[in-house]
Amino acid sequence: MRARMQKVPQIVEMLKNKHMGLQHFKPTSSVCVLQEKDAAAAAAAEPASCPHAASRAHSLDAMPGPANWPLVGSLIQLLRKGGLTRQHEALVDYHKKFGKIFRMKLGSFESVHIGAPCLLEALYRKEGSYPQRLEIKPWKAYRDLRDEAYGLLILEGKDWQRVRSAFQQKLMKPTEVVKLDGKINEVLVDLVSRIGKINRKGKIDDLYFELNKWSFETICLVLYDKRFGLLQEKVNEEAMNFITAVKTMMSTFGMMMVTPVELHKSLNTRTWQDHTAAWDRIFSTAKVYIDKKLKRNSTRAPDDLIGDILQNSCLSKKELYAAITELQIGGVETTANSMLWAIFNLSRNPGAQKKLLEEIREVVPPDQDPCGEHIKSMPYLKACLKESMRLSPSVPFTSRTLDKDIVLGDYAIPKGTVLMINTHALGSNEEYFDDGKQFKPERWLRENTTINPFAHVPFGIGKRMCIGRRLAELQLQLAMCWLVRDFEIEMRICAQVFWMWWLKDDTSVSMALMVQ
Ligand code: HEM
Repeated sequence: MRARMQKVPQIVEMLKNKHMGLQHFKPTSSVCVLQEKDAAAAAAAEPASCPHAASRAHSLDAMPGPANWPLVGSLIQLLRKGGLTRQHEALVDYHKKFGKIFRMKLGSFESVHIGAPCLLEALYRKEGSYPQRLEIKPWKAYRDLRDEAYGLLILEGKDWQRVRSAFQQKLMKPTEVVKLDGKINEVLVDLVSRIGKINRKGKIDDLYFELNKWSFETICLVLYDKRFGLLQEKVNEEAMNFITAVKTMMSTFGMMMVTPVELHKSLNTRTWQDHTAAWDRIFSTAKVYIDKKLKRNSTRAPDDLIGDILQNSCLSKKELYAAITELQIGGVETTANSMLWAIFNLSRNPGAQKKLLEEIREVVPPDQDPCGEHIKSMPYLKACLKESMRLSPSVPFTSRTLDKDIVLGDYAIPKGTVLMINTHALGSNEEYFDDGKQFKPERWLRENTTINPFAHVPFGIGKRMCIGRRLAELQLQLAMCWLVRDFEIEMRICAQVFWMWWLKDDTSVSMALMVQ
């Protein structure tokens, strides 16, 4: 990224953390109209016409998939393909090899993978009132230990629906979320100034870390009305402890997803100790600010969406603590990672960046900050974000645990099966996106587009789709406006970029940018 006045070369360490799998990862159906508008319209218009739909369904045993060795399943094959961090790429290969649906076992964990819009649409149509994702047992174990409630990411059944309803109406309504543009901009002013300051001879050591601080600061301001000052030169201890606790909690739960959490708990392993200590810190900090907010409720500002929800919901205090804490957890790395990819994709596509800058200059007067109202008249900006999230979704897959037997395509799939919805595989499939490896925002602006809405699901689908979607989109769109207006984002050829290109590896560990 090069600033628009003064050229400063940057080497930016990035893109190493593709956000894996929203295993971090969930109202009365009447309250929930969650399907993305265009997908919902498509679903209403005609029934799923899946080329796989068969008159007689085969059993799960007949489903193709990679080698299933005793005890390890396909784990060794997956490790050979680059391990868990490159899992999204291995899944693309498997879809090419085995088709739109396949099964895979990793150790004792078995799942069915879906990589076709027609199958996703069929699943959406069969969705019950309380869709479930893969259980995050380590989080539940902590809450049970400390007698804390569950939030949206881990709740199930009617309780999930009740909590979801309390947040749904405000958080999923664009006219409500747009009121947050002032808060989002407050933090963006700091981000832009920070990028200017940390240019050491054009070098930003860790842009991803800066973006994580930016998304953390924004979500905390929205949820708690609290500025932590993470983008300041000197970050205070409380803020650092909070952000470190979130990082520790995230880095310790993965191990307990693949090994029994009960074992960790009974042996009091280091992982379990670190995990619980991190949650203790997260909850104690969050509670302080939620309590302050609850006290201030009588004097609420008009953009205090969360204050509104706190006041009007009939959730208990315990439920509010858990729900708000999980909104915070859900909104940091996902947003930072999507922003990093947007910067990367714009850096590789100067033509698109130029067109975007023209749109920004046309819509946002030079003496004004970009705001929610401006975004409404910026179709190219929205298309750029959509295209970036297609090519490089920050959450490459989400999951569903079936609460009943269903037939999907050619197969009868029993209750309890875990389905993986492979967002990355869908978005990179040439069958659904012409010239799919290219960054082409224009594809979203064509009048008679043939893109199947179920081929683009970076925020998931149906009743359990991401509740922070509208907020994340506004945050990312405004950030793109600020950055593209103030900086020229440019890829510089250096050894690392050459290596990436040679390996044909878009998602590699580093890239060179120019920032100004
Ligand atoms: C670009 C940023 C984001 C991406 C790509 C993203 C993606 C996702 C995905 C794929 C899911 C699973 C949906 C499904 O299973 O169908 C999800 C769920 C969720 N997300 Fe996000 N998310 C983002 C930002 C946010 C933000 C900003 C928040 C908080 C305000 C948030 C909070 C949540 C919560 C609480 C859930 C669980 C919802 C439920 O189960 O009812 N996310 N997100």
